[in-house]
Amino acid sequence: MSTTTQQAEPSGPTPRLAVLGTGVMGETVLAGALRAGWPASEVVATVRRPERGEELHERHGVTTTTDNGEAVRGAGLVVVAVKPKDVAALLAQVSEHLGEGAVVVSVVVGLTTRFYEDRLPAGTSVVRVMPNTPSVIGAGVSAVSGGSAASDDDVTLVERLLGQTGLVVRVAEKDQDAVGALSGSGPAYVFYVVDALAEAGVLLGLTRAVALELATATVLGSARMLDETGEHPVILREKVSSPGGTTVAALRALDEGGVRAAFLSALEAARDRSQELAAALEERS
Ligand SMILES: NC(=O)C1=CN([C@@H]2O[C@H](COP(=O)(O)OP(=O)(O)OC[C@H]3O[C@@H](n4cnc5c(N)ncnc54)[C@H](O)[C@@H]3O)[C@@H](O)[C@H]2O)C=CC1
Ligand SMILES: O=C(O)[C@@H]1CCC=N1
Repeated sequence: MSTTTQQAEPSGPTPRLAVLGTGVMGETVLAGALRAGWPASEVVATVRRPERGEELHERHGVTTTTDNGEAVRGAGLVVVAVKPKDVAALLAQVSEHLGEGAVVVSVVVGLTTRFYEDRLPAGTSVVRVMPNTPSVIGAGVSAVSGGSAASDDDVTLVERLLGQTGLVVRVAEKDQDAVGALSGSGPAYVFYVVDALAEAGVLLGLTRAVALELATATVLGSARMLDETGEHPVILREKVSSPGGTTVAALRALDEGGVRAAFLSALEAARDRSQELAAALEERS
């Protein structure tokens, strides 16, 4: 996987931004754009329910509408953040309203830039992104790949859009399903592990509150240690494991439980599901 890490760059031109489908990830990208310097007056978000639009307007000061066609008119950046099954119908609604030179950004798992190019005017620039939910606190990671008509400037613009959501990494599009399986879904695995650690603490007699606090602080500290020392996880794991001590006994139990193999199977399952979803939607529309 080829990667280039981008630094956050808050200044620069901010073409009008339309976010189509403003649920969990749409709102995360929208909030990141505002932090990156997009003025709220230059951001429009689309919703299915007007009450959700009012909530977004109150929280972020952006314009909202239920009309996707209206939202993309005059927009230089158009973020698609609906579920995969809703994308084809959405593209049919907006295709004729898309301005020349607009860059379409997909955060949708599985769907290729080709899926968009086949349904939008010839030559439309499409950039595929796989973000994750810690982006909401500026601690996410997003992988970006340009489609066949996306210029380097287009991809750079998308990197600027995401610059305040955390790390932004460029990857080849063929790797996006693997990225989705690792970092896209990854927060769910980490929350699962934290919950399991806390549950185990309760089994050993700790209160739920203390067990959860210890589990969260341990994951946070370990992640920061990996990041700040640059050491390989195996080296750091060995530093915890005293000869004949408690940690090795615990790690043996994890190995006997097949935890490592389960992670390998889990990522394969997520990757396969991503490809299945896309193949089914290609066939249907
Ligand atoms: N939640 C996550 O951790 C991640 C999600 N994604 C991708 O982000 C996309 C959105 O996922 P979530 O935000 O989690 O789902 P969500 O269900 O929270 O948001 C989707 C939103 O789109 C709206 N919507 C659907 N059709 C619409 C239409 N025609 N016009 C306007 N609004 C419409 C829905 O009402 C909903 O609010 C998915 O394609 C997913 O693959 C990608 C990476 C991580
Ligand atoms: O579960 C999903 O389909 C989305 C894509 C990556 C994370 N959440």
